[in-house]
Amino acid sequence: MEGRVLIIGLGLIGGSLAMCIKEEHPKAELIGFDADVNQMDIAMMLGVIDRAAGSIEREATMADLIIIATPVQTTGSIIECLAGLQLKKEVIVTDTGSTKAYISKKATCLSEKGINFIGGHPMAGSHKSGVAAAKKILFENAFYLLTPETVVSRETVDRLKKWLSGTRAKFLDVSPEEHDFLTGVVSHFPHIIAASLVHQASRADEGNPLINRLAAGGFRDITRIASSNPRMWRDILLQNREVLISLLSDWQDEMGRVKELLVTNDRESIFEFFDSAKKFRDGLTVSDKGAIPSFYDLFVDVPDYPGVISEITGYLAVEDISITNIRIIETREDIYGVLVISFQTPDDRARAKECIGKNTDYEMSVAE
Ligand SMILES: NC(=O)C1=CN([C@@H]2O[C@H](COP(=O)(O)OP(=O)(O)OC[C@H]3O[C@@H](n4cnc5c(N)ncnc54)[C@H](O)[C@@H]3O)[C@@H](O)[C@H]2O)C=CC1
Ligand SMILES: O=C(O)C(=O)Cc1ccc(O)cc1
Repeated sequence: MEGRVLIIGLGLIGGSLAMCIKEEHPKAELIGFDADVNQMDIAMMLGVIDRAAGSIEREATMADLIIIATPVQTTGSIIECLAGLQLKKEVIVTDTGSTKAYISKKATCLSEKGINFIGGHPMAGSHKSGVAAAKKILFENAFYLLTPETVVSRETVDRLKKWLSGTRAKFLDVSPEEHDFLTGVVSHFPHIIAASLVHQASRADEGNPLINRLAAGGFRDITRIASSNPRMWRDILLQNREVLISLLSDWQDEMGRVKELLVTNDRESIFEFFDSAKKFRDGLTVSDKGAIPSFYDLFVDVPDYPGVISEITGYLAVEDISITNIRIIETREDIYGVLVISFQTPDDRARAKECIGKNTDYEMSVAE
């Protein structure tokens, strides 16, 4: 497609979307605006945008597509600013915010003026921020939730999907309220829990510094998202307050029940607590990059020395086996580490296991 695309907020998500659009629609002109001039400079340096905008007001009136990828609280003010401008009649305005009910209400000022607003939320990302962390493949196979108002025509929604087709994401239409409930459960609430687990460990650490050194493995996995941008998550929580307050009440009840099981030494129910969670977790779809990423992990027990990653990736490269991610979990300090290599398919993982087995005597296992 051809036309002018204005991206407001050139961080992780705005930058990644810019890359996807450029790849799929090379003739489109990508213009970026960010309140932080550094982000615009980096975006230009990395070739993420064609040019930096002097102001929203100047560029928005000439744009065919406007994507707002700022923190959700700011998105509301930008929508208000856009509603005061003489935008093109056929322009589509969309956003990427992690909440939708508040933003959709704000956007009625655009629909009242006949401007097409379609709320959007690519359900993939990372705990990193900023355009330097942007990636073209960030949204591949992820769900991309859209919350079009009924006044927006099917043709317009399809036009937006075409603009965004380079994300290789799976589009799904939901209502803004349904969106906030679903993401409250699978995304926003887990961030609260991850942060509170870290707070608990940090309090324990005050009396026992060994906590810091031992907090590896499972603790690190479950709390990775606690390293996310605090400002972004403050804004998300404040916009999805009601859903999260209700989920917190359910959680408190659940913790009360678990405490009771411990107080009463109820072996059977404690087993059942873990067993039913395992069954539900194991049954979650892994073919979609939704709540659980669709990666097939191979665990390799390796000596923890600097060249080990290149050694293993070298063997895999010779046999042309692609990997999607690689990392070391240091479970036994200084001696051994577990190298976790992720593959896109079970077949790639099986080939990799055979290949590494041929070249080394490292122990390997897979997580089903
Ligand atoms: N980080 C993630 O994994 C995901 C984030 N989102 C949502 O996408 C949006 C953007 O998130 P990220 O890219 O991660 O954040 P980010 O922090 O990487 O980027 C946001 C950018 O917006 C800019 N900004 C702030 N106020 C502005 C203003 N008034 N005008 C212009 N630019 C302004 C900031 O300078 C920053 O560069 C948020 O609404 C977030 O909820 C959605 C999916 C995933
Ligand atoms: O890092 C992670 O796993 C995330 O949780 C990424 C993320 C953050 C915000 C969203 O609205 C959607 C996805």
